[in-house]
Amino acid sequence: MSYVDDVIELVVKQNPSEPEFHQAVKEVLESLRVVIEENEEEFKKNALLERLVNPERQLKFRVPWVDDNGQVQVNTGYRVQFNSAIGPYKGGLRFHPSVNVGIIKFLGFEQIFKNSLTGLPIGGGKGGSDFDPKGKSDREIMAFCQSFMTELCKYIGADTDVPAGDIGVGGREIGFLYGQYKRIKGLSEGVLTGKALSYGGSLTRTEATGYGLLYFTDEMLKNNDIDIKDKTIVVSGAGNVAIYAIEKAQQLGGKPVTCSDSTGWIYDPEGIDVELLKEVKEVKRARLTEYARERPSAEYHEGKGVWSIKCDIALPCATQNELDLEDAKILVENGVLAVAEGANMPTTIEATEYFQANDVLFGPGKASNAGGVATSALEMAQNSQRLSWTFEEVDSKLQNIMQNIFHNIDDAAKAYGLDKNYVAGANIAGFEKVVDAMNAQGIV
Ligand SMILES: NC(=O)C1=CN([C@@H]2O[C@H](COP(=O)(O)OP(=O)(O)OC[C@H]3O[C@@H](n4cnc5c(N)ncnc54)[C@H](O)[C@@H]3O)[C@@H](O)[C@H]2O)C=CC1
Ligand SMILES: O=C(O)CCC(=O)C(=O)O
Repeated sequence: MSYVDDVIELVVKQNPSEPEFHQAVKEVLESLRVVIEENEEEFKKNALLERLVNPERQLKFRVPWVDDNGQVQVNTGYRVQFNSAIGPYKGGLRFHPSVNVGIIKFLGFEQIFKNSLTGLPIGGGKGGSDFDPKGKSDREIMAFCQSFMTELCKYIGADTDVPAGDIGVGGREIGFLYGQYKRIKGLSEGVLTGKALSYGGSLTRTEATGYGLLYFTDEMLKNNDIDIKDKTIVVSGAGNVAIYAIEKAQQLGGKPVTCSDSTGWIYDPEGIDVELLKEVKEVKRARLTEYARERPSAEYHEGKGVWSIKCDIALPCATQNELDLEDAKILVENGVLAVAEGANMPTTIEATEYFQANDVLFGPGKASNAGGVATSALEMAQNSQRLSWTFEEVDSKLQNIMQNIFHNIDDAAKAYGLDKNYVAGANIAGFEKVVDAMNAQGIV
């Protein structure tokens, strides 16, 4: 067995019941074979891969809080500080009932390579809780966030670990978390990103992941002689990433016609009304049925189904493993030209391979959704400078970063004779920088 196979087997053995973490590791290590095999003995002697797949530190803690009925509730909090070779741990917090250590580890592992691809000095980490924000009052959300931060604040800081949002964590939650950090530590510092503008946030951070996804997609399409104008685009999700992906897709002349949440999905053949979607999701925090009620051209369907709509471009922006082999077959049959991931690992390995085998351009999340964390790093830079940059300044840096990511992964793929395999290109380019930094710092 090769070194890569040994390490994949070790990960499965040492981390039982963590299928998403196994999946993320397999996907990365499989495409690194070509790099590892060039210098296998050296990598093995330095236990490079064993160090890469083992988090530097893994925190799990109790989060007690009091609900509106006076009942004490107990949730579990996590922070996985995966790899700091390039810079302070950086990555979001997810509040969702499905959260467990394996999910946080898959997200933290992906984050190492994504953050490396941004070209900015940030290491990889991720955290969260099995707390479900759905249906909770603002006071309950605040009570939970304060308790969560009371423990987490011992392990984070502007130069050590800088969390941000992810599923279930937006501006409201970041505000409560920041307030509690400042209260306990007495520090006004850039310890979190995704802050509001009034206390150190960056313009464009709200839009960054969705906009970045479209900057990347547009660059990938242009390099393959495809114009995004008038293309029909199918989007899943209706949260932060999906909303701003839809907005930028429209600005670039594309036509997004779907969105979805955890209970149902919208098909709007006239094109999604993004202002209405913002009103429903960001202001009212309501279901998509509300969108359909207000918009005569929209159809609402229960369950999952956006991938059944004929399209040129598919952008999965909801959650992991939401697009499987059956969905991929339907999309290919309907003539899809390109798929780019807004969410983290939304496409199963089998579906990804099916797209690649059928010449569908495929942008992997660690490259295509890196605009969010890249703009978080720009927020950190502004906080360190005690300055705020304009929307145009941040947006143009974001655009540059996403175009560079595309070209770096394209070059890395070509260097190994894997032209147009952007999955391999992203893993290789992300890995090479992390390995350089790890090697330079000795055995740590
Ligand atoms: N917010 C950010 O800056 C970044 C987010 N991501 C990823 O993008 C994805 C979406 O995150 P956000 O938009 O920030 O979260 P969000 O909480 O704003 O929205 C998530 C959306 O996905 C839907 N969703 C969640 N679970 C679902 C399920 N099981 N089935 C169907 N729909 C489901 C929700 O209803 C919601 O509309 C996640 O995979 C996240 O890790 C990736 C990079 C950065
Ligand atoms: O902005 C950040 O630090 C977090 C972004 C994130 O969680 C992600 O890229 O998946």
